[in-house]
Amino acid sequence: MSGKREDYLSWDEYFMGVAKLSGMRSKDPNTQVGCCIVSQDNKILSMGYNGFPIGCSDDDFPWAREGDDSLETKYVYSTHSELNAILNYNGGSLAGAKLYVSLFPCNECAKAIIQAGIKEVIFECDKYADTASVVASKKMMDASGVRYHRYQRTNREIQIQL
Ligand SMILES: O=c1ccn([C@H]2C[C@H](O)[C@@H](COP(=O)(O)O)O2)c(=O)[nH]1
Ligand SMILES: [Zn+2]
Repeated sequence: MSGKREDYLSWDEYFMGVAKLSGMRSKDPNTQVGCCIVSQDNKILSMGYNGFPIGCSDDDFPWAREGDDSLETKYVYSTHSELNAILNYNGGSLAGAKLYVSLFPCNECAKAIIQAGIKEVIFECDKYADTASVVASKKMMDASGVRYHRYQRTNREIQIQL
């Protein structure tokens, strides 16, 4: 055996894999979202997943999607994976970074992405593409010069024993 391994993960597989692994920490019963922010020279800067803010118990706050009162739903409490990843970074500037995420960012995350100076978004799923939130998100990213494209699945399966 003299040459290098050939079946190593590509950069995109690696970073989307890390984003999805991070999403597995989410307690959301319906949609788990994971995010991984990467520098231009392919160094992981931060990660995040969707969940409630510190001090807001996963067991006490609601995970429901619907309720008579919006206060009974998760939407008013959950912090999105992208915002968590941006807030988790304490190394200075994210200007020029790339963001891998398992779900297309909503309009609120798009605002944070743009303001943080992130320049590229690589997403996997776009299941809310028809919502005003995602349409607005794309409008803002287009206007601000944030590029976005879908992750090209390789269908590689990885197994990790934990
Ligand atoms: O940009 C986004 C958009 C949504 N999320 C999170 C917020 C929620 O926890 C789920 C969506 O739940 P549904 O039951 O599919 O409505 O996704 C996010 O992290 N980032
Ligand atoms: Zn969001």
